[in-house]
Amino acid sequence: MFQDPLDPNPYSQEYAQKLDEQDELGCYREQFYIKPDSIYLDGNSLGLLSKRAEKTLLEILEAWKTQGIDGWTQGQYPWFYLAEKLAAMSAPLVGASEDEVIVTGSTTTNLHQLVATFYKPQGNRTKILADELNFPSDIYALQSQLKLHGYDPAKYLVQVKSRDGRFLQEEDIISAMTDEIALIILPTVLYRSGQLLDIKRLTAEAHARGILIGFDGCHSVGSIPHSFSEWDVDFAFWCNYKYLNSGPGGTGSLYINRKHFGTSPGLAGWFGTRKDKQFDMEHQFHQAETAGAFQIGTPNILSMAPLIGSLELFTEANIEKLRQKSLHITQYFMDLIERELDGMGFMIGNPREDERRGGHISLEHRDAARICKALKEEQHIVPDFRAPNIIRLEPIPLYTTYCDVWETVQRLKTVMTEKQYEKFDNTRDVVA
Ligand SMILES: Cc1ncc(COP(=O)(O)O)c(C=O)c1O
Ligand SMILES: Nc1c(O)cccc1C(=O)C[C@H](N)C(=O)O
Repeated sequence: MFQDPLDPNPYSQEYAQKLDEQDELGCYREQFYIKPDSIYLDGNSLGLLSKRAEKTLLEILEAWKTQGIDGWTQGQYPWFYLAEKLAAMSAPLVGASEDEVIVTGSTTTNLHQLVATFYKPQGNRTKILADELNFPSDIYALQSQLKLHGYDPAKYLVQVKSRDGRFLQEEDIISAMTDEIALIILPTVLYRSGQLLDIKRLTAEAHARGILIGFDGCHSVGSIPHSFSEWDVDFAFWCNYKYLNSGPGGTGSLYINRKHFGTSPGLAGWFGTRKDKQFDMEHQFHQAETAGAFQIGTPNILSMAPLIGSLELFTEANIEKLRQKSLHITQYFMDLIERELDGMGFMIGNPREDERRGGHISLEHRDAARICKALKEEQHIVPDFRAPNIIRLEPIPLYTTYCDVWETVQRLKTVMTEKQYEKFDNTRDVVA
């Protein structure tokens, strides 16, 4: 716990208030719609709506209302260039130049596009390397891509094992980079345990063995600064509806290292062509010379509109500062949990070192599912549950206060001491 020499009790509510007073990002909270009397700790599954995101969505609706088809080229945000405009705004979050990013598709469809593009089995190099802890959608996508090539996923998808069910060891991943591997897909941050992988090291090791490597950045983009270009990552893909608060099902994004510009997209479509050629309507594909080449069809403009306002907030707040607060407030959270919930069966299942953890706390408990239900129903706190035993708690630097965190730990203590969780089944809800 960070000690303030003037305050002997860093576990007090007054101390939390003091931290809030000193928080230079505190001004952003009023930008968000937060249900009164509730504490929202699920921004790593669905980020909350901001007034800025609402405004840009309404502006785009207005353009549709008043301009019809001309909205593609006129108005404040001409739709024809919106994917590129949003890419330019997102590029600093991933450490890329603006032409290396494009806002398009969804996480899973972008992964399909990238594997269709970069998985080129040749000779002995036929396998894809992933891990056994990644989000299921990624694994389904990889399995189906292998099947499209006529390969049995049981043999050709190599999934690095976790030694403890929580974390991956970089050494184990590196040992699995054999001369049979054609492509590697890994998460930046693991969705359950919140482990942040060493992206730079893994990329260098993959390249030293002649293997291409791409990352799923769903649980890090908007939470952690990245240097994809400097680290020489080949490609990456992520969603914008978690940390980036673009709304349910909001359009995803992808990054293509500029050394791959000109590689033919595995799945081509007319929005992947050069903008000046697109409406020539030729049957010859004039590929865009940017990451834009990996778009397929018409962008879903209404699902991109909130991201304009949302990214403005990130530009103003600065991702380095957001990460600093995230590390600080999660450390504070862990310290309070250890002190206040000692002996109640909890175990912190995320890495402790700053350089190895993402933005969420992964709190394990054998009654996790019903503790989550009690937190929500009895205490108006929104966490999420991930099977078999994880309570994910995510303080979002733009809108979570230190007092929220302090209050959460107190209410969690009440759930346990008053056995409120016993009113519920220890099974997950439909959308957990
Ligand atoms: C790590 C990760 N990969 C993939 C997905 C799937 O994303 P989508 O449903 O937007 O394709 C998610 C979230 O749902 C995720 O957290
Ligand atoms: N994509 C989601 C959805 O469509 C419904 C509910 C939650 C989600 C999520 O994004 C879950 C998230 N990927 C996770 O880390 O578990």
